[in-house]
Amino acid sequence: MQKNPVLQISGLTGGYSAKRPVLHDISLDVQPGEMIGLIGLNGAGKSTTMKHILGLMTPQRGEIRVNGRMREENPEQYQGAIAFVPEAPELYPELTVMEHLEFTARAYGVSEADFQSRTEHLLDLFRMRDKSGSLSIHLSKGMRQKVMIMCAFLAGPPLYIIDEPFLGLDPLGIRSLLDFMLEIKRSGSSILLSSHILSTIENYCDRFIVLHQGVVIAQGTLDEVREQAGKPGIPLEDVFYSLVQDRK
Ligand SMILES: Nc1ncnc2c1ncn2[C@@H]1O[C@H](COP(=O)(O)OP(=O)(O)OP(=O)(O)O)[C@@H](O)[C@H]1O
Repeated sequence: MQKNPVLQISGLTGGYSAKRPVLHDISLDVQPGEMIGLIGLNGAGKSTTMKHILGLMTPQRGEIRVNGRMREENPEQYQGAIAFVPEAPELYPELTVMEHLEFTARAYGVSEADFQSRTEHLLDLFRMRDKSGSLSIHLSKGMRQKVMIMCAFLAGPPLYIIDEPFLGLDPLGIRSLLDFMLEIKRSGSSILLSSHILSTIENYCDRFIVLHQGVVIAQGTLDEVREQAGKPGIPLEDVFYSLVQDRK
């Protein structure tokens, strides 16, 4: 095991009210260059975990560290190390695709040279070049999702938090996104993504964290979670089904 995780969560208990926590004593880490799949049924606590990581919610117990530092130590540095792609696209209706990219580049302090090269690559990869001058209100749902994804990738931070990225993307968009996530990994950045499309992420994620009713019930490589479920050699979807069925 490596020593300096990009993200380290220890004993996190949290949620929307102190009386009824949604997350119970969650511990996990994400190492540099790793892609981790956070999986769980509707309401398992995936988005709530992400909101805690992003600093939108405060832990009731436990701590969250990004590059070894808690958010309170240096909120700007902490936030600058993370790019988030939410489940539902949130864009400025009066800005064009290119203006969103420029705005993100300024917010993250991306150099002009990096901006040019990354933008060129992303517009081609996601086949959005002919839409670069379009206002976001004139884009389709999948195209708006692509803008969110391109903005996150443009920022080039060490840690990506990606909530259900495949929803609304066409098959080519999904393939482009998966290919690009592999590029990100190769560059040394890390990705924590949630998805219900287990067959899609099965062969891409290095490890999986299975969340059930706010508790981590299994985590590890595909083989390790198979072992924890007592189901060697079966697809991730069946492993997942077996793990949550046992705990209904
Ligand atoms: N704003 C909120 N206020 C109060 N409770 C909430 C709020 N958002 C979510 N919850 C509750 O927190 C629990 C975890 O929800 P969360 O959104 O984290 O699940 P999820 O795993 O992301 O689910 P999904 O797969 O449906 O996106 C659920 O019981 C949900 O009802």
